[in-house]
Amino acid sequence: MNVRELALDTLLAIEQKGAYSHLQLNDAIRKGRLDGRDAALLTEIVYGTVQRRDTLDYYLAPFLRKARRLELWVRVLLRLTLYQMVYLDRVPDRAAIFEAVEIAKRRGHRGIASLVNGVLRTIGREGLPSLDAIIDSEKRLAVATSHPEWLVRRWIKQYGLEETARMCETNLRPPPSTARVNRLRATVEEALDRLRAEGMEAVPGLVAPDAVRAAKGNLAHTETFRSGWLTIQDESSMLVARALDPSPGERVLDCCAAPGGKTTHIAERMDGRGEVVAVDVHEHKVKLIEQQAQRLGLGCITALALDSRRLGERFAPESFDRILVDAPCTGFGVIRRKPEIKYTKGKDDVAALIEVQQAILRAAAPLLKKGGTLVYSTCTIEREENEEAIARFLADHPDFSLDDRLAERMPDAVRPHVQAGMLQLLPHYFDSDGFFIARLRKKVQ
Ligand SMILES: C[S@@+](CC[C@H](N)C(=O)[O-])C[C@H]1O[C@@H](n2cnc3c(N)ncnc32)[C@H](O)[C@@H]1O
Repeated sequence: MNVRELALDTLLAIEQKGAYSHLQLNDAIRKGRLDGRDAALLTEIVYGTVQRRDTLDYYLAPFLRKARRLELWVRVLLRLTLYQMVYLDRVPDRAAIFEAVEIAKRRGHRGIASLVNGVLRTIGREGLPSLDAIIDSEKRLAVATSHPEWLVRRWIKQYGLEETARMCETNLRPPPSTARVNRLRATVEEALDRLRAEGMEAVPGLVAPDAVRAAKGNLAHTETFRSGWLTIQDESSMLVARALDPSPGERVLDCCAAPGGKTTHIAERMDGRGEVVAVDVHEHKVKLIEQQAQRLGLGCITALALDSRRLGERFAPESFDRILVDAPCTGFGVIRRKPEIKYTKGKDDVAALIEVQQAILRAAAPLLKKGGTLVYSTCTIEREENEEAIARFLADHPDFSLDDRLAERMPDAVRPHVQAGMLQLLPHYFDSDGFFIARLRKKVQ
């Protein structure tokens, strides 16, 4: 099957079955047995088309006025072809249109092929409609950066127009390829030397001291990764274990642990000594934690499947020195990695998730020793799931307070963003995931 046809099927699965783009893409690359170049083109077309979906629909709309009920596959074919015409310089327009027409002939009939041909050639001739025709500036930003209008308006209320615009634009760019160095095995310098010896162009991270960044290529495909020197992780995410700051010999609970990125980081920072109990509600995901622990040679991790809203049934009160709640969330800080979530997650998801987040925090709180540290983190930028979640928890738990020592644990560049024991990173600050971290302390008395 050719790359465009695979792209069409992948995009249809994302749209119709609500599949995650990265999982669907991995599947397509495996099934299509694509080589590096084709896999890269498929990835670019699929991610790009999902990322720019609403902008592409805006561009297509004037040319589709006369088309009666358009089947979804035809619309998706038009989107992915227009994506190549507008955003991929290396693909000549006529080649992209030719491929689209051939697919339309195979999947549909001559009428559809001629519609596809007509629409795309007319756009090629007449050019794209101007976004300036949208008078309302908030709506224009939503269409120009392909984010739902409700979300853009909501972010503007939270962060203002300028920050929102920068964030939306950053969300359109591919995320950097980063990994955390396993400090039990190597230093950052040693890992960089080994990566370079393997032919990877890698440099130190921008913010997290344990991070490496690859200019090109996939760090997970290196021998350095396979031999347990690296864990694929975003730089914002690497700040969480630093905020928790565990010591060797302690007992630590990670309440929402799969696939184990932060669990293994915590264990590394404990020099592999003590115990990290890693809990996740999904049995199949618990296996991923075990695999990571094994790959990294970390024997101090105990992984188990459990709904963390019921932690009290399993663990004794005050039995942990430190607790991490890396809560399930809307994930609006990682739109670059999972672009489809900007269309699929809605206000109802926020409302449902904040109840789960509070229930997990409520269940975890009694298990922490007096004087112990609890870190709450999310990969979202929604205040309701972040600052407001902490305010709500603190109102119900007077034995906890925000711990302003968070700032001391953060790298210099991040410190100005810490306020009263809380940190909100937006994706454009350091070209890393949007992330929230709060550090709380359980009072001794
Ligand atoms: C943000 S992800 C965790 C990422 C992980 N900490 C890491 O760094 O690799 C949230 C996790 O919470 C889990 N989860 C959702 N609801 C849960 C619950 N009620 N109890 C325990 N885990 C839950 C999900 O399965 C998901 O793996």
